[in-house]
Amino acid sequence: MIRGNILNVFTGDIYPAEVEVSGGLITCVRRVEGNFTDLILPGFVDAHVHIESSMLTPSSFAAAAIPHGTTAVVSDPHEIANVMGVEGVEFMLEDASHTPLKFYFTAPSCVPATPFETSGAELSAREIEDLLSRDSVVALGEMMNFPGVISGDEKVMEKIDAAKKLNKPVDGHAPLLSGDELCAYTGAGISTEHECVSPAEALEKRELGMKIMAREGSSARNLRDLAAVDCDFLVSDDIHPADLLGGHMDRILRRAVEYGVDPVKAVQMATVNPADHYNLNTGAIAPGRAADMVVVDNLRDFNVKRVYIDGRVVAENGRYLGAPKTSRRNMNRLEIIDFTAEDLEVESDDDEVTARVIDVFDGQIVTGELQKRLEVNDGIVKPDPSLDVLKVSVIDRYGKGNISNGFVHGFGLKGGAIASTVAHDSHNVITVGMDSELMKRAVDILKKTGGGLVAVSDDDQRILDLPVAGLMSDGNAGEVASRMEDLNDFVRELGCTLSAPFMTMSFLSLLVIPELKIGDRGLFSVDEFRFVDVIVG
Ligand SMILES: Nc1ncnc2[nH]cnc12
Ligand SMILES: [Mn+2]
Repeated sequence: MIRGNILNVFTGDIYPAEVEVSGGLITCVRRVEGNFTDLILPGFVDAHVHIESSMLTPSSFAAAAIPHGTTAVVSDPHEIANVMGVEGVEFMLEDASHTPLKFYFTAPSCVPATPFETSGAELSAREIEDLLSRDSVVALGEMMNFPGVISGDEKVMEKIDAAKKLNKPVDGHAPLLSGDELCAYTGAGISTEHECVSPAEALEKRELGMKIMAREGSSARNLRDLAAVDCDFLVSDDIHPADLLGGHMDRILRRAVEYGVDPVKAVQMATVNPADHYNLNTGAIAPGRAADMVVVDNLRDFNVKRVYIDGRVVAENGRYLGAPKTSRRNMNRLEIIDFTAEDLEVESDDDEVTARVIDVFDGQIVTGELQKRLEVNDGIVKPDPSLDVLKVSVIDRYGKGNISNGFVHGFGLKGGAIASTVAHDSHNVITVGMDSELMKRAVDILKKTGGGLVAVSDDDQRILDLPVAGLMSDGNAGEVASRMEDLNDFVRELGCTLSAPFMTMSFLSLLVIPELKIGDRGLFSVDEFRFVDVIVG
């Protein structure tokens, strides 16, 4: 029997009650007389998160998230699916089973995200249908191929139909899509959106019946801009280990209230709304629902005092009571061809060129397009530190030998180079720097170690190993966070001005997020959905 002031997410009322629990389920909730201080909320649900983006395995992610009141997540494992295929998804399901946190997965719908990139695997409609038929798979994952939906592409519609047949919702991903095209997209049965960056975009999508996920993660922070819109869920999408250690759904709730969202509404967005949308037996303190609950001090600070999952205490005053266990699997796919520093250069016979430059914005995963005049020395187009225009290259990691080169603005690096095998969503190797020799050295380190994040200067280096598919560490959140901090400090000494440089760099190759991106096969205009030349004149 658990007693306290409960928040009823159906009526919005708060009143003293006792909650009777048996066999992990709530069996009865009774109003009682009592003068309680504790406020009991339903367990928090992160309705859209890519666990791999935390660089932690599911069980290590859970150990860090549960003390913050997170009792369930809906996770799209398309990151590891792009590298390892169904074997990767099976690893996530298996590792997640070693923890009380309730992992509900979605079947990755776009592996690869587009036909314009090289991934390590391709998920067929049949494999997707097989995944969708499992109880722990609650929806079809974000349908990023929005041009394919709008054009009625047969393979795309086959995947959506498979979800409809199993009566499971389809998650969306259609940044900036609007008007008749948005009608075609929502009309195909796609019901959620986490990519909104403005109130107008969220409002238009709500008007067409989409459920809006207000996103507050490590790379994209849209909650402040969307707080005035009546959104439906609160999500992280991608969260780095240091941020996760400092807070998860508790921090997103704190910020939602700080930005003006009604506290009860905010709690509904992190509990009953996603639970009912994905048909999860949690999300409310009511008979028949799982006894997943969080005890907090108030609806402003959301300091988590105790967490219950299936009626068992799993965290107390910020400490996880379980034993974090990771199923260590040497699982990877990293076949980088031998290449030279010259292979990372953009060539021209002119003395000066106008180049298309990717423009990055701190705290966003959308990018812009700039056009900059760059000098040519000995036939090589040179980056320009005075304009903060650096080089960027993507090298495929699946043995195809593709290398594409371009320019990027906004990293601030004055020297050195950074490289990573985390580069959404195909996770080819991406590197940014002023000098192709240093960029090559950074990539060669990853080639040797099996993948991760690395930063090099003329005479020093820092690395974070990610042995699980080049995406995840087998360490815990504290270990990964401190290596990440060390790496970020080193990159800041090289002049970088971004708050999460590796997260920002990892989105430069996501060819389904506007505006200008770069994959292993070239520079890509998302608006025109086609490759474009680096040199425009
Ligand atoms: N927001 C996002 N959309 C598509 N793929 C992603 N991978 C990580 N975050 C993503
Ligand atoms: Mn997305």
